Amino acid sequence: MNQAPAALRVAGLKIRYGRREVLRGLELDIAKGEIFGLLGPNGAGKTTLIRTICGRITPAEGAITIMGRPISRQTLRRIGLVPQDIALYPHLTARENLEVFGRLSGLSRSDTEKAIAWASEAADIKARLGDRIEILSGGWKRRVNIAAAILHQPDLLILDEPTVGVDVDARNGLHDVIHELSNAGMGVLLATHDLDQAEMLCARVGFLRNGVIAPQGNPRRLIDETFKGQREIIIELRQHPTPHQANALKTSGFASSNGNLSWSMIGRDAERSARDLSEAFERAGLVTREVRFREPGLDSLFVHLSRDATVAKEGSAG
Ligand SMILES: Nc1ncnc2c1ncn2[C@@H]1O[C@H](COP(=O)(O)OP(=O)(O)OP(=O)(O)O)[C@@H](O)[C@H]1O
Repeated sequence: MNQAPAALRVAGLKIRYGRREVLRGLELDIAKGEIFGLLGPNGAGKTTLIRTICGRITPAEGAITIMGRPISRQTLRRIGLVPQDIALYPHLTARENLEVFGRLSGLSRSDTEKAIAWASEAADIKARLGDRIEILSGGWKRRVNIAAAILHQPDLLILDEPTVGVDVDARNGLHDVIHELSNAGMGVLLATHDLDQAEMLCARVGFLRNGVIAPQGNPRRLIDETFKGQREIIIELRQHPTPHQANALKTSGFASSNGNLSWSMIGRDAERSARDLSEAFERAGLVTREVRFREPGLDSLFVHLSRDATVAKEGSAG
């Protein structure tokens, strides 16, 4: 049987910084044309993983292949990286930037021209090619950065937080661009903290925590398997709770986000009526701004898994 090789395959990857093992036997496959969302708390090792895939860190153990071939100078050329920080020359125009990147990646002048025509169409920046980077908005800069990363038509595109600092319209435009690139056959590794984005764009997501990516799967399926139809209650507070109140909320099973102003819980207790809860909160001296129920989303799963990781870490420290 002639099965297409994965755009990216990572097997048994271990990375250590000194005596500390940050990645502990990590497994990840991304098919051609697939968008995979890499999620995880800060410091979990996303940057380490991306740097290793790009050949900048040598693994202690494990194997990485791009389109079935191990990492080498040739295979690294099959990767396009869009870093989190905009990496463009501000005083040059978008076109001049792309010319520089094309020549740096070894393309001849005429191939660079063809590559710019293709990439600027794919990233939808043709109208802005003549503008200097310094006058472009965050969204347009990000698009030019994507165009620079895909000039050589890579098999694997890595996007590190592509919509940070980008307004809502521009974010939607970037989503269209990422979709188009996956439709054109690129495997996409999307590292993001934007869980709505991951839910919208990714056929599969994975949570990097404790050195491995687990669980991995279709976002909807992961949510359904974890919460089994239970609803989530969200309580927004008007003021930050005192440490004592915050502890009481945690003990009752609530988890916080938004700097302790938003508290949520999933489970049987969440089925108590919103009014009961609201009154119980107010008796505890907490003024609620809003109490609402909803279906759990990827953000709920993220909170749930991050709490598990914290508990595991606290457990292993003791
Ligand atoms: N060169 C290094 N030497 C020692 N420790 C490091 C080094 N680089 C990263 N670390 C540690 O390894 C862990 C993973 O770091 P990494 O930057 O990969 O995380 P991350 O998930 O990308 O975080 P963020 O999302 O905050 O950028 C962190 O605890 C970090 O402090």
